[in-house]
Amino acid sequence: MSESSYLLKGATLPNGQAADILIQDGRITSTAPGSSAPSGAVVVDAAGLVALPGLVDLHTHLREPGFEQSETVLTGTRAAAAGGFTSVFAMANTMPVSDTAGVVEQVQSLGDAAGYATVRPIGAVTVGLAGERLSEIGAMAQSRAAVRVFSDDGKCVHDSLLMRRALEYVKTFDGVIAQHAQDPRLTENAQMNEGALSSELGLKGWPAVAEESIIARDVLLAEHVGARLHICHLSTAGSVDVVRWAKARGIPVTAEATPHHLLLTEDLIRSYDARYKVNPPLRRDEDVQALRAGVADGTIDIVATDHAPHPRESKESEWDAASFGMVGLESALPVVQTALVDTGLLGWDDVARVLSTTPARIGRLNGHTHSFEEGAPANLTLVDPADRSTFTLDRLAGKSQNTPFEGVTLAGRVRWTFHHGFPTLRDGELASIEEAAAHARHLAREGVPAHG
Ligand SMILES: NC(=O)N[C@@H](CC(=O)O)C(=O)O
Ligand SMILES: [Zn+2]
Ligand SMILES: [Zn+2]
Repeated sequence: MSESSYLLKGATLPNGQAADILIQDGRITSTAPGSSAPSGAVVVDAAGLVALPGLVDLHTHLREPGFEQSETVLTGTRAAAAGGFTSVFAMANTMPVSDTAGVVEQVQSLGDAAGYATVRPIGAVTVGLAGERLSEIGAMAQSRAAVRVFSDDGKCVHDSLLMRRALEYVKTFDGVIAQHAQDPRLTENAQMNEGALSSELGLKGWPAVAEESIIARDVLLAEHVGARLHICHLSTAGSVDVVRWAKARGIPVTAEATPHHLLLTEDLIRSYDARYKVNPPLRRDEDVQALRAGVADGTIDIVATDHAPHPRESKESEWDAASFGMVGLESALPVVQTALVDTGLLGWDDVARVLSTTPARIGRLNGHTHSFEEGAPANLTLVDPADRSTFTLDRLAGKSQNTPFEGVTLAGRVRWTFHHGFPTLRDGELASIEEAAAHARHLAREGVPAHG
């Protein structure tokens, strides 16, 4: 298949500059305004659209191997493309757990073959996520999947000595431990944020200190070891304070917030609708405001989706029995625009930072793939910031439909996504599975590195 050329006419770059973006042979060859289309190029009217570097999600659950009824690498990367993402980091809580070189290479291969996005597997910190023994971190790092991010996400690495050893290990190859900060003893059977509302609803509470105490311990361990620590899905005002303190001290910590924690509060749980059940739980409005302020002042480095697909059955049961988790890839950009851009907290250059360049840097993706420099791989997305629409289930491209945003009016819509010059999303329509697979074979023939 010969790759086409594209001219994206009249786009606005994150810094506000007007650009005609020319894509040839998978690369950006010019952004100069006034470019004319080379013969055969597809011209896209990008007037009014913001061009962002391809979005990078440091926290995605693709569910394969083992939970293919919820999501697969193929369906999850289709959801990614629909949401403007060109790279996703796949969490390790699969079955078997991604705790060996064999499993991470399998996930890598599935992503490489699908062609919708770059897939970077995350390795488990401990064998089977059991929190007892370190997994084969070195073998995963040296494998073809070249794992740099390790996480027991879904579970907290709560043993301090194991956490220390894990940090020491990843330090040797510039890896990072992504911690799911949840003290297990303080959250046994916990169902929602602990406070007046949990008492009123009769649901077991999940105190903020269960998250904050682990973060406090781990930033101190990271300082002691001198290794990189990343904190998953911050959800409380106190967590933002702890990370802010750690950064002021020079500790090498980074942090993420999810779109849902930036927009939704625990009040939704009055409905007892398990679509709002998530780990960590939705918190109070004060927490939402503190998280937004944390993203705005850089304490929180990135927004990551924590896309967590679950089948209908496991969300239709009563609250206590339902699964934790929400899908998030397709709604991430509109939620970020609604919560952070339209509120004046972030500009589009900041959005590019928190949803693309910084997650790429934390995960050690190839550094040249998320810019508009001439010659950079054409990984980018075009967003219509003027769109105001009700989020509907037909906007979900993955296998599961457990979104909390159905019926919510959100600002902004992803129209086009390009992965190495190939339009995985074309004016809102996903490329076919066959076309994406052909693109994947083309990349393999060209020797485009999987980590790019
Ligand atoms: N976020 C969730 O509520 N669930 C995640 C696990 C996790 O991210 O902790 C899942 O794997 O379903
Ligand atoms: Zn988690
Ligand atoms: Zn997660």
